Amino acid sequence: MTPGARVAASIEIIDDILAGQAAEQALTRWARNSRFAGSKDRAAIRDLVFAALRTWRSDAVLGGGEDGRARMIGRLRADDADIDALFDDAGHAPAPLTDEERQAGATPTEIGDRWNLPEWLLPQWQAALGDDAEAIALIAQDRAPITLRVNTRVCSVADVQSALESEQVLTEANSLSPTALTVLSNPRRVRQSQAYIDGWIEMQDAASQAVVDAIPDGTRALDYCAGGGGKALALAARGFTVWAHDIAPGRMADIPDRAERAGVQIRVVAPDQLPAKEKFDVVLCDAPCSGSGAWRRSPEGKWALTQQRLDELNGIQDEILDTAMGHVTPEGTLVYVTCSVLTCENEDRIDAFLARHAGWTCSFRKRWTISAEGDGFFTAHLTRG
Ligand SMILES: C[S@@+](CC[C@H](N)C(=O)[O-])C[C@H]1O[C@@H](n2cnc3c(N)ncnc32)[C@H](O)[C@@H]1O
Repeated sequence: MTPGARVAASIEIIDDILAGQAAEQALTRWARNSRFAGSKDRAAIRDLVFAALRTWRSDAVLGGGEDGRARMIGRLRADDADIDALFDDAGHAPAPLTDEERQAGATPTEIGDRWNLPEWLLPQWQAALGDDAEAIALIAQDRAPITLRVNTRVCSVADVQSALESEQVLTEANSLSPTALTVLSNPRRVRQSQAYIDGWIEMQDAASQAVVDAIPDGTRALDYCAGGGGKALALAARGFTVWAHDIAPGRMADIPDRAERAGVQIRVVAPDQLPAKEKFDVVLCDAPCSGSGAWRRSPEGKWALTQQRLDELNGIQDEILDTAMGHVTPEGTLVYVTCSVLTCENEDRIDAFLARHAGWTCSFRKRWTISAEGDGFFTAHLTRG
């Protein structure tokens, strides 16, 4: 496909999203109906659509309209691209810009447009991030870094770097975690690499790794909200005997294969298989959240979030902590984690927990801000006494 045809495809997909389809669904539907598109075309179109979702508000202002075509014009203007070369009607490229389109569009000036955040969320974003609010909102419009976790049980960081380099995947150390490597070239080759096949690496955000690094040593760990098992695997790599649990057991379906590849054992338990009396040195609650620290990866999330949903999430976060605390040994640690930067999901939840449960204290809390190296995360360690 020509670059112009890729832009035309992105316009069609954005219009489907505006009509109510989820981005993944719209991309899959387009790919099914467009067998002529190769993997590079699909990847380029996906990148364009996700970039448009990250800068949804500013692109509409720059492009002078709300539909897919105007947004893509806005996106390309933001990138200083040669729009006339792409909108030239050749092959499957979009039709040339009309005089009206050339005159439409303006530089975004409203805060919400420049920061690409929903208007209702701005006060909370500013309250949580203070003087850094603008800088972090702007970083959150970039692509997220692609980061690996080295399975240091089976190899060293240097082993991984040279193995990947021999397959043209260059990496560099990531300062957020000693096990983290940022991928600098050919990220799409990582999953086919021998290092990946042999269980030397996993894809995992660097701040997500740092959250696990911060957990005190222990023997037995329960990952209470295990999902796909990213943190359960990192705990197992640290030497913990890990139990993985999730309210939706189907989400844990890949854990056995991932664990086998990494050479670790993880016991996967559905909610009705977790005995109430079972105790652990560490109970990790990687709670469902707005995902505001990871909106670069799932930009649709920021436009779907509402105050009502945030309130619901706060209730779920409290409930999870209150239930999971029963599984912590007397000297153990209840670890709370979100990939959010919002105070109502982080510090406020910990303060509310401490107010509800006399005898518990917070021994550690830390927020990782959204950066070029990793996503935004928060963690707090709760202990008795
Ligand atoms: C942020 S995701 C976990 C991501 C995972 N820990 C990782 O690192 O890959 C949150 C998970 O919490 C689960 N969850 C939601 N409510 C829950 C509850 N009440 N009890 C346990 N798990 C819950 C969801 O099904 C979801 O898989």
